[in-house]
Amino acid sequence: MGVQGGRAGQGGAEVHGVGGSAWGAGPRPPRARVRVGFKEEAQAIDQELFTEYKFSVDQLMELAGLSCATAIAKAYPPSSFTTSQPAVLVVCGPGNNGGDGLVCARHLKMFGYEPTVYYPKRPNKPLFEGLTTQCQKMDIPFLPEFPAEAALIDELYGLVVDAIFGFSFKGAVREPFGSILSTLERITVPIASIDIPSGWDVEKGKADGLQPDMLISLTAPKKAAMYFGGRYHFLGGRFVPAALQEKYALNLPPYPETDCVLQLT
Ligand SMILES: NC(=O)C1=CN([C@@H]2O[C@H](COP(=O)(O)OP(=O)(O)OC[C@H]3O[C@@H](n4cnc5c(N)ncnc54)[C@H](O)[C@@H]3O)[C@@H](O)[C@H]2O)[C@H](O)CC1
Ligand SMILES: [K+]
Repeated sequence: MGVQGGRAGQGGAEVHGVGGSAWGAGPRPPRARVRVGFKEEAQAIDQELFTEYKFSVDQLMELAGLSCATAIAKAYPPSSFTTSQPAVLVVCGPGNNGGDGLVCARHLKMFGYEPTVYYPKRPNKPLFEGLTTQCQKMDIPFLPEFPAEAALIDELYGLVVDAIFGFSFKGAVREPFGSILSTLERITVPIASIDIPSGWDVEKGKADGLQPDMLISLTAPKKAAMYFGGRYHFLGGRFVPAALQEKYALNLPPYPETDCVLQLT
C-alpha cells in the first residue's frame, strides 16, 4: 500500500537517492539557495509576527495548514495512491504544530483526500476546539486509539502527516508520543512532516529518528532541515512581510506567482 513511487522503506536508497541516507553521508547543504534558519530566529520571527505585526495565531495557522495540504497535493496527488481511497492519517500533537495538522486535514478533505486524525492530547483552548469541531463537522474521523501495529497503518493509509511537534519540542519525548513515534519509525508508507520531523532536535536532527519522505518548512527551513534526506522539501507559510524577511536576512527564494508553497528539492 502507499503511493506510487513512494518509498519502499525507511532510509532506503530508493528514497534518498544517490548516496543513500543523508545520515550516512553527514549533514548536507540544502539543495536550493536558501539560508538555513535557526531555532531562535524561527521563534523570534513568530513572536514579532504576533506582537509587532498583529497577526493572530489563527490566521498564520490557517495559512500554514493550507500550505501543507497544498504541498502534499503537489507531491502525492490522489491519483498516485495505491489504497482504494486517498486515505491520509494526520497525527496531531499538543501544540501549534498539531493545530497546523488539523487545518491541513480540513484542506486535504476539501482537495478530495480521505483524512483521518489522531489527536491524543487536546489543549483546552477555543482555537483547537474550533479546529477539531470543524474537522468533525466535515466527517473527518478521529481515531480513539493509535494503531499499535505499523503494518496496520501501511494497510489502511497511503500517507501519514506528522504534525506532532514543531520548533518548541525539547528534551526526551514523553508518552504517548514516544510510542507513537516508534511506530511511525517502522511504517513503510511515506511520512510528510510539518515544519520539523517530530522528535528531531531543532538544530541537530536525530540520526535514528523519523525519516520522512517530505518536509514542509514553514516561514524558513530550520537548521535541522540540513539533515532531511527525503524526496520532497517544500517551503510554506507565505506570510512573512518583506521588512521582516529583511530584518532576519531570510533571503527566501521567490514563491511562484500566487502559489502558497515553493518546492525547494
Ligand atoms: N510562524 C510560523 O512559522 C508558524 C508556525 N506555526 C507552527 O507552530 C509550531 C510551533 O508551535 P508551538 O506551539 O510553539 O510548539 P510545538 O507544536 O512544537 O510543540 C509544543 C508542545 O509540545 C510539547 N512538548 C515539547 N517537548 C515535548 C517532549 N519532549 N515530549 C512531549 N511533549 C513535548 C509541549 O508541552 C507543547 O504542548 C511551528 O513548528 C509551526 O508548525 C503556527 O501554526 C503559526 C505560524
Ligand atoms: K512535525
